[in-house]
Amino acid sequence: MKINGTHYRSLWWDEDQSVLMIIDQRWLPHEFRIQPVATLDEFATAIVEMRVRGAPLIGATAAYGMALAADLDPSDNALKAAWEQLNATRPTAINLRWALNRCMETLTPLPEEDRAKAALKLAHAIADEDVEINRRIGTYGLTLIRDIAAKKPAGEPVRLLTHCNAGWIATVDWGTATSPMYQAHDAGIPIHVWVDETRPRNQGALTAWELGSHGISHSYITDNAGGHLMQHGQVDLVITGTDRTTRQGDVCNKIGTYLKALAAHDNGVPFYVALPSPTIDWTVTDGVAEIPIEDRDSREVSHVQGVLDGGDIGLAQVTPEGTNCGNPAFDVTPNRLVTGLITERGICDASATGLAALFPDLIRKAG
Ligand SMILES: CSC[C@@H](O)[C@@H](O)C(=O)COP(=O)(O)O
Repeated sequence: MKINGTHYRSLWWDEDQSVLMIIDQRWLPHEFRIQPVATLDEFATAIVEMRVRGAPLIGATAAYGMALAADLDPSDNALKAAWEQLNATRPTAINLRWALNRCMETLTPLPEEDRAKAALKLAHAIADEDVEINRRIGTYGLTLIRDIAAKKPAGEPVRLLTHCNAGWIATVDWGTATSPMYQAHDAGIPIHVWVDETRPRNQGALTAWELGSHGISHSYITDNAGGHLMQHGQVDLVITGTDRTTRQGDVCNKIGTYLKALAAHDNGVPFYVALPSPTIDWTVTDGVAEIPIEDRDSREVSHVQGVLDGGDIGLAQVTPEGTNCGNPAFDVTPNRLVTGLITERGICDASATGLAALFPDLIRKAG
């Protein structure tokens, strides 16, 4: 999407330097910094430190990491070591393992001398496919927004609520949850987006930055405001992203998503999840019982990052010194609370049969 009129993807390959370039998201929305990722350790660090973040973007980054690994040493042992190092970076978003496994399946049958070229080609393909998947999710999600708009007096905005950042910078482009919003706005449908702050890392600020750059009306709200807004009829539709969705449609996403789904259910507000197929974990059935939840540094809870009065970016401590903090980074919304899944092949029920009807080929492949 565009920043000040220039189109960017959230990562791209620099042909001249033969290196991956990323937008370092630690500094957004306050500073736009681009950086190269040139070693395997830098790839791992970029994912661990959330310089790149969001399930689809983590997957695409890992694919470029495997391309670098294959260039440095294309042997089976070296590729396996790179797989291990990258797979250990973040435990919840399944796109990481999906991309790493796809690289291994493609590269290991090839002669070693062909692997580097094939790995880079595959990384480009994974990045391009992500863009197309998200564009398609947007066209299906747009139909939901259009239907709601059709029942409203002309000019009255469709009010959406989203949690975390499932926007273009969490993917290669378009975003998942935001893609329908961009496409609705571009189609001239008036929308207003309630953007959850999403403590502790405030990914909502990234969403606000994205929507603002695209001219979409939005309000940044505290994480606890959504239920109140729903009770007062001010939310027409919730759309979130997901880091891993099970074969029966349980949705793991940023911590706090479950509470939004409960509030939506209690108030009869449709709760949809934008789901690219690489985010489906066909090996997992019960999300609450089986999905590993990342436990992050307590400093993300005890401190908040922002722009200080002098203009520098800095940290402020919000808790008493020495306070014990807990920081589970994701939660699971059981399928019974999810109205539907917006995928690149259409919208389906959050159920085993719904997903099986859209993705029979992927189920067969997963065994
Ligand atoms: C299209 S991104 C979908 C999810 O990855 C997103 O909602 C999310 O939870 C991101 O978590 P993060 O910890 O910022 O990587």
